[in-house]
Amino acid sequence: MTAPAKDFAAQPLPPWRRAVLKVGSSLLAGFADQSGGGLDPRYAAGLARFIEQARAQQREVVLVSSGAVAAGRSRIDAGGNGLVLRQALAALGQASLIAFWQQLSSVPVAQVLLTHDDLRNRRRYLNARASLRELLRLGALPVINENDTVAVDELKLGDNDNLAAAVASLVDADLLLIATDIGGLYSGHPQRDPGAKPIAKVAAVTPELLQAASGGAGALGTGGMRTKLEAAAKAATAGVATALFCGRDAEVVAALAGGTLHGTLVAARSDRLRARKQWLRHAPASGCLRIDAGAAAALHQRGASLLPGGVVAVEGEFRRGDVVELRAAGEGDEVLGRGLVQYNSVEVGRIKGRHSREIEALIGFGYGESVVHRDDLVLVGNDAAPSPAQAAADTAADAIGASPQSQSNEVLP
Ligand SMILES: Nc1ncnc2c1ncn2[C@@H]1O[C@H](COP(=O)(O)OP(=O)(O)O)[C@@H](O)[C@H]1O
Ligand SMILES: N[C@@H](CCC(=O)OP(=O)(O)O)C(=O)O
Repeated sequence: MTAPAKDFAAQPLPPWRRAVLKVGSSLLAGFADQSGGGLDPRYAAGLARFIEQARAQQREVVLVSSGAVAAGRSRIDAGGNGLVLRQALAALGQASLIAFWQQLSSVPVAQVLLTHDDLRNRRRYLNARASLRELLRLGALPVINENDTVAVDELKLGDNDNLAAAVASLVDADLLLIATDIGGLYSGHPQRDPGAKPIAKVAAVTPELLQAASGGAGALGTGGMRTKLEAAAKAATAGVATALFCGRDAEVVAALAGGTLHGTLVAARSDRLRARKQWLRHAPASGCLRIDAGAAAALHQRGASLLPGGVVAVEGEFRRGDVVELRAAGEGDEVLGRGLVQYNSVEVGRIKGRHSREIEALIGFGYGESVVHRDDLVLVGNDAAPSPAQAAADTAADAIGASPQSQSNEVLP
């Protein structure tokens, strides 16, 4: 039994430009009137339409989809629910899950299988981030699931909700959307507690709320509302708001594209940019890049990434993913900015002053055209006020609800 989504009054979705949409098994399979099992598009089609509408609004969506185990069950008739069996079923069903989303999508879908471990390991984290960014740039729809055959803990916990929160951070999303089979968060288990009340707004995820959401999952889902709230708490810390809504209600899904949420909104604890900016501002730097005046102007005025052509000299030893300072070429010690570097110090030494298209020929591989991507960059100005060009870009970004960083580089006071 699904509690009515109409319990939740309309509220505005926070402005967003890039979102992670998590779709649970409860929306894809196991319906009472379903014959033959397998994945059923009755609700997924509406969610796929939402993704298309978002794309038409110049927004980007990364999909985190459960459903591999459910799809596997329809291929081999195996009873039971043991962990190893579910891992095998996930392997049997994953290809069908991707084919299912491909049938509903007008753009190419890309399978990305991750574990929490991949996101904890710094090299794999950076590689996953670069691949996902590239997929979005290419206009593809990344469809992420846990790599269940190796992710024992994750499968045990049914943790695609938490994976979605981690992915939201990974891809610098502005919003986490969690579609499930219930209208949103209730003060008690909606099917067991007749007095359970809808909770439309959550300013902070408290132990009391987690307790209220601990009543267990539906028939197919594994995490229940608790893992959704845990995910929302993680996203909030990273500066990302979470919307929980009923993906079974066509009107609720249709309203989302117009910026209206009927469901639960968990607020971000701080602005995403501020959280990131503060971190970059204070993280210890491992080295320094001396950049030429053209590069400094491009960073300040156009919000550009730092390309190898603008790097004049490399100081110190650093690894890919370390924080480096950016200083003007020459003797001055003024720090122009700080950012996460895409290549290690030896590699930057080889590609400095050269065109991005030469990177692979020079070092044998490439992690992308930039040495410091603009999403990973904060500028430090003598003058805290943004340049006129930056102010104009920020205003434009505000007008479409985008993060300023996606349009221009952040200047630190
Ligand atoms: N406080 C609560 N508010 C809303 N739903 C709850 C609550 N406590 C438990 N639930 C259960 O969580 C279910 C959604 O989680 P789950 O079955 O894991 O879905 P999914 O497959 O979408 O991840 C709901 O259908 C409901 O039965
Ligand atoms: N990775 C598993 C899903 C695990 C999971 O979190 O499920 P759900 O609670 O339905 O989001 C699968 O694809 O079946």
